[in-house]
Formats: sequence, C-alpha cells, structure tokens
Amino acid sequence: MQVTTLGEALYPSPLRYFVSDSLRLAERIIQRPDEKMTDNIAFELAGPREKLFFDAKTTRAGIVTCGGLSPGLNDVIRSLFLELHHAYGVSQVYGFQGGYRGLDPHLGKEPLLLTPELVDDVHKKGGTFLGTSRGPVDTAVAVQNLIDKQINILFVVGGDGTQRGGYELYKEAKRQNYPLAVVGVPKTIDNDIPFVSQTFGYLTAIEEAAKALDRAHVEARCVNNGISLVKLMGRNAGFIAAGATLASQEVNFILVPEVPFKLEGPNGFLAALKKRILDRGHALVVVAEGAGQELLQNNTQLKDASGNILLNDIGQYLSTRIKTFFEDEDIPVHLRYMDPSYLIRSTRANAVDSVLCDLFARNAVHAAMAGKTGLIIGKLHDKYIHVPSELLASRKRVMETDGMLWQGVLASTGQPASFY
Ligand SMILES: Nc1ncnc2c1ncn2[C@@H]1O[C@H](COP(=O)(O)OP(=O)(O)O)[C@@H](O)[C@H]1O
Ligand SMILES: O=P(O)(O)OC[C@H]1O[C@](O)(COP(=O)(O)O)[C@@H](O)[C@@H]1O
Ligand SMILES: [Mg+2]
Repeated sequence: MQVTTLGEALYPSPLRYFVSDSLRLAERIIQRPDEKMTDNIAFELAGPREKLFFDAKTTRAGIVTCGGLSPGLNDVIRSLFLELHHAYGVSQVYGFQGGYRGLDPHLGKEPLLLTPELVDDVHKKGGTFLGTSRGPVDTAVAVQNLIDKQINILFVVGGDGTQRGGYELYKEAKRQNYPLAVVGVPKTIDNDIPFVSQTFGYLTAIEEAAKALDRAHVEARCVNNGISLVKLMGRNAGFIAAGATLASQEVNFILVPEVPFKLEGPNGFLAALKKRILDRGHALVVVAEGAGQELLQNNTQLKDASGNILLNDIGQYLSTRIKTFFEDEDIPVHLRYMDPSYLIRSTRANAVDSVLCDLFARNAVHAAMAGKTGLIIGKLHDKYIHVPSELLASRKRVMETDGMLWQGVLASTGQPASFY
C-alpha cells in the first residue's frame, strides 16, 4: 500500500544507504492451507529514500507530543531532531509545547527552537520536555499557524488519538493546498496501536509493573491468607497486565478487558480465589483498568477531554467484592489493594525502548524528507513500515486470546481460560 506523497522528489539525499520505494511487507506472513491471501495488506518499507521532496536548507520541521506519558518520549524528540539536524542538515526544528493545543497560537506557548545543546541529555529523563495534553485543537487554526510559521513537516508523537488528530491535520493541509508532511510516531504504554507490534514505552512500563508485582507478591506471602490486588493501566487491551504477569511469574489471577468474567458462582473468580487461599494461603491478583467494565454500573459514560471514555474503577470494586466475599465466608484474609498505574509510565525508557524510539524517530524523518504524508511509522515482523493514518483509524488492536501472549499467561498463572 502506497502512502501519499506531496510531489516529485527531486533533491539528492545526503545519506548513503537507501530503501526502494517499491519494496513491500505483507501484513500476514503465515498462510493456512485453505486461505486465500487476497485481502493481505502490503505495506511500504520505511527507511531513507534516494531522492528527497524537501530541500534541507529551507525546510522547517515541528514536533508535538500528545496524550498520556510513555517512557521514551524525550528519546524520540531527541532522535527526530538529531536525524534532521545532523543527517539531513535541517537547522530549523521547533518543539510545539503542551500537546495539540500548542499548535494554536492563542492557546499554547511559543514553540521552542531545538538545538543540540537543548536536547543533549533529555533522554535521561522521563516524561516529555515539550509537555503534553488531551483535548482538541481547531485544525484550521493549527494548519494556518503552521503555514504562518512556514513549517513544512510535522511529527506527531502519540497514541491512537494523536494519530487520528494527525490525519485531520493532514486532510486540512491538503484542503488548504499546503504541502505539509504529517508523520506519526506511535506512542503508548498500552501497546494497542494497530500495525505496530510494539509501541515505544510498553517494555519499560511492563518492567516497572513487574517490579510492583514482585513487591505485592512479597506482601501477600508474608501474612496468613494474604491477597494482593494490583491494578495496572490498559484502557482497552490487557497487554501491560499480561506482559508484567509473564515478566514477574508470581501472578495467580489476571483479569483483562479482552476476557469478560463472572465473580459469582462455582466457576466464578471468587470461588477460584477462595480455593487458592485455602490451598496456598496467599494470592496475587492483577487487574487491567479496562477489565470487567460490564460488571460496573456506568450509565453516564463520562469522557476525558480527548473523548476517551472514563472508566469506572474496577480495582476498588474488586477490592470491596473480595473483602465482603471472604467476610461472608468467614475466612479472615489480609487484602491489600495497590494501584501503581502512573508510576510505571513516568520513568525514562529502558535500553530496549530507547533503541525502538531511535529507530521509529529516524524512520519518521526519512519518510518526511521524502515528502510522504498522512502516515505513521509502524512495525511488523521486525520491519519498520509506512502505515497510512486513514487505515489506522479503521482498526483496534487488542490481545488475541488464542495467541502466544495470553496462552503463556494462562500457563504461568494456572488460572482457567475463563471465569463463567
Ligand atoms: N478523532 C480525533 N480527531 C482529532 N484529534 C483527536 C482525535 N482523537 C483524539 N484527538 C486528539 O489527539 C490528542 C491525543 O489523544 P488522546 O486520546 O488523549 O491520547 P493518545 O494519542 O495517547 O491516544 C488529544 O489532543 C486529542 O484531542
Ligand atoms: O489519566 P490520564 O493521564 O488521562 O491517562 C490514563 C490513560 O493513559 C494511558 O496510560 C495511556 O493511554 P494513551 O496512550 O491513549 O494516552 C492509559 O493506560 C490510561 O487509561
Ligand atoms: Mg489512546
């Protein structure tokens, strides 16, 4: 699938290694004997192109970071800047501050002109030094501001919402006939972006979450009938809970949005927890924030500024239900509810994520300099690809319950496939 280009690429690249525009990577590479691969998407491979659309001498680029924090945001900003500056010779790179609102001159602060000194050691800190936010920006105002500031390239670093926003900016620039390259870098600890096998920040987040699980396990083990209940992030997908469970190897029960569960009844979660307590005298339970929402009364459906549904607190709910269940059963337990959610995403990136950030960012620069627009950098089968932003909006990514990750989780916890 070819992504949109702004026009003919005429400028020779200063780089020495190139990837051909005609190479493709198939979305699905495993074929069942009876399967026709007709609807298989073939993605353009990311990488430096021999000819560039933009002349580095006169090009101005902007970077914006949006949505929730994810370890590695500063690494991405730094690598975007350094690739533009050192490899391509683009000297005017601006950091728009405070998320998408920073694109509106009436709402945001003035963008920062990035320099090698400014980005020098930003990757050693968590968060984003440009700031972030949720909530919309008027795309017409934003694009007009980019035109006024003569910005030719905009890197949008963020999750699914940010990339939908990037798609709107791309369409608005096209409508205004302004040749703007909008290129997305996929961020989120939730790891729920389609066509990206691993978003940056996910691995660091599960490393941090696994530390919390190990400590919660110690708390449960050291008392009689200790139950540690830990809530982890994961709005629509249980990747964080599952990854941390496999990393820790101490979890006995895990509840995720992809697998609805019942609390009551002989095959329900509470009966299984009781059995575990009677057999082993302690238990570690992990719940993803998006799990079991169907059990909670949520008629109002409140949303955050970006339009994401505000979830009800499954952790508090489970904690109360477990407490009253064991009281009714007359079994004394030591229940501790822990919510380390925000603590796992505000740290700096680990080494694996830092590598991922660097490669996502440099590929984003290659795409933009070649004049490609309305895309995000994806990663499938260990290859970096160009994913049209439009395509991203049509899909959701959740954990496959018949896949290796969830099956590994079931094997390591020993819990049944479902509580019904
Ligand atoms: N459909 C959309 N159109 C335009 N902007 C959007 C859209 N969805 C989200 N955004 C904007 O993208 C930014 C980040 O979205 P959000 O959902 O908060 O985080 P994330 O990008 O991490 O998913 C917010 O400023 C939000 O208003
Ligand atoms: O409370 P906040 O900061 O709005 O963010 C909470 C959400 O952010 C996340 O950490 C990441 O979500 P996004 O990638 O969509 O920003 C979710 O796991 C969580 O639901
Ligand atoms: Mg999101």
